[in-house]
Amino acid sequence: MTTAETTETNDNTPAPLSAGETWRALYTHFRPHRGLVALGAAFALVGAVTGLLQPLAAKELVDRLGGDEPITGILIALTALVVFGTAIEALGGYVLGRTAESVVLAARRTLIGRLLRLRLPEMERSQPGDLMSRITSDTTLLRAVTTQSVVSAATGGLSFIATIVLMGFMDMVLLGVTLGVIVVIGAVVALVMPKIAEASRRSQEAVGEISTRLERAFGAFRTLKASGAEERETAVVAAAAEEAWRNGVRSAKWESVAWSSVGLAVQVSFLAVLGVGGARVASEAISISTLVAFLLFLFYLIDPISKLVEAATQYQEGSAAIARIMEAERLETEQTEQTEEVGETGEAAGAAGGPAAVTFEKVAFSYRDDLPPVHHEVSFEVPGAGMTAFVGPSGAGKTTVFGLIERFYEASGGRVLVDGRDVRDWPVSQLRAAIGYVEQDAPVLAGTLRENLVFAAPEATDEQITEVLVRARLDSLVERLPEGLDTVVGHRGSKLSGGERQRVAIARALLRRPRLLLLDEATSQLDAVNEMALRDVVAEVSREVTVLVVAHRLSTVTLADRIVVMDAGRVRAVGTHTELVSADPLYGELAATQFLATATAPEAAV
Ligand SMILES: Nc1ncnc2c1ncn2[C@@H]1O[C@H](COP(=O)(O)OP(=O)(O)OP(=O)(O)O)[C@@H](O)[C@H]1O
Repeated sequence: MTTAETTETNDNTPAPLSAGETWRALYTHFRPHRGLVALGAAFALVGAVTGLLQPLAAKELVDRLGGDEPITGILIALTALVVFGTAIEALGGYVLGRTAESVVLAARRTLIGRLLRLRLPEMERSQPGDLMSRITSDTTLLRAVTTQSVVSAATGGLSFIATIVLMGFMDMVLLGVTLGVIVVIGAVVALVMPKIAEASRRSQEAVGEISTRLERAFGAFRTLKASGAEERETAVVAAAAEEAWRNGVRSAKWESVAWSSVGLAVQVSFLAVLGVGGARVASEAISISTLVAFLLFLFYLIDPISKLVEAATQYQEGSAAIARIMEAERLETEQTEQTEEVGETGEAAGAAGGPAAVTFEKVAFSYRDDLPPVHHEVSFEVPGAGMTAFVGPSGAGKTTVFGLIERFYEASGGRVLVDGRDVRDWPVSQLRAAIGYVEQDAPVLAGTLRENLVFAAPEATDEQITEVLVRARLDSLVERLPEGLDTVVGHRGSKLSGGERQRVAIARALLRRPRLLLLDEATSQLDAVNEMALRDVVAEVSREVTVLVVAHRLSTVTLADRIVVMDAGRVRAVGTHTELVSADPLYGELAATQFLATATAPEAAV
């Protein structure tokens, strides 16, 4: 089978979300945690109010000092305000930090759940590395935007208004001076914000590209080395890393402009208030204590302004990440279908025993609308137990038959029936539970041998595992390994030989106790002794189970009860080896080129 895995260009570049969509997406992630965010906000607000009370206490202290009144009470009150304010802010920070982690966890859970249930064509259109970076890196940016920035905006906004009101009570003229400076600098900050969003989006895309490239390189590590491609690939990944760096620096530059504007606003307004206020004290328009209190309020205004700028910055960074997360969440999955089905039937998949019947009725199929059809009116019938082999030239559409039975893809015409029932009417989980599938390249997953064996049958007992090890001729391998079944097999089973990987894949499929066994070139890498042994095992299994085999080596299919000869997406002929050798020229040719005697026992051909 040919897969379009890593060579396609990434067509997942997210379209920019509108402001409304960003808000809605933000709210979706925020909503389940709104109670805790509100609690964190309440703590922050109390902390801010405590902060606001401090200048009033300070004013009182200065007034009492001037009037020679006792100051012990007011000193205690001021100290209590400082201690309480610090404690409550720390508590608020903890509640928010914890909630932020929960937001990230929830987003990751949802994404992981969805991405592992993607429909196969959707996965083939995507870049696995980029999808991974959406789970790992983009969700991290969600942390700040759904909690800290919401709270910062709320508390900062409220504190800002409250401080301004209190400053207005102190002196309207000084307030006018302060607001004049803030408005000018605020306009500068507003101009800078979209630049932060753009830099952040590009940075996240570059991070996705790093993951994509690394996944490609690690997935074909031997080929990478054998092709001497280390330096070229390093340069490509490094270029993506530099792109992330460039945009990170760009973002830092604009953030720094925003923050220095805030600093400037505070300093300029401080000086302006000091100048204008000094003159007003001199002209006795306001008292010295009013000026001190006003300056303290100005000092406290730094905090809400900083919070508002921080919220805006985090929002800009988060909006890029939200777009990428949402796009991954929108990819088509099989999830809903499976959930409904399990509830609907409530029966363990594959529980109803007996070999499955498989029928193709004039099946038409194309992998993509813009590609030519791979199947044209493919029809055949497999009534039940026994072995059916699919043979034909490379690209004839044999593996595609298995993909349609597993319902990885949907036929565009005709019907695929299992047990006389259209696969579209089967609950997908039940359909697949009835099938044991050994893929063409016999994938073995990172982990231990045992984990690989029970991957499709987590409930398998030790006795069942032992039995299947013997059948798959893996028992001597396991005995040789120092850690037996608990031996780690490496990334994609790289510590095993090709033949061992195939036997592990066969054992995994057998352990599932399927009603229908699909073997795609499952013994192509085995030595003659092991191949013959496993052929006997498959023949034995086929007495109780429907076995479909794709094979190029006709020696493995001459035993088959029926052989389906495929060519260019069509079924040319169906029959036994003996029938087909004389009846179908293509099959005769295939048999001849594989040195098969035209009517002999299979053993002679190995
Ligand atoms: N996921 C896919 N997306 C697009 N095209 C595909 C995909 N898988 C297979 N094809 C194409 O469909 C055609 C049939 O592929 P298929 O794997 O079914 O052939 P096959 O008979 O099993 O070949 P082989 O014997 O070489 O494994 C080929 O032309 C192949 O390039």
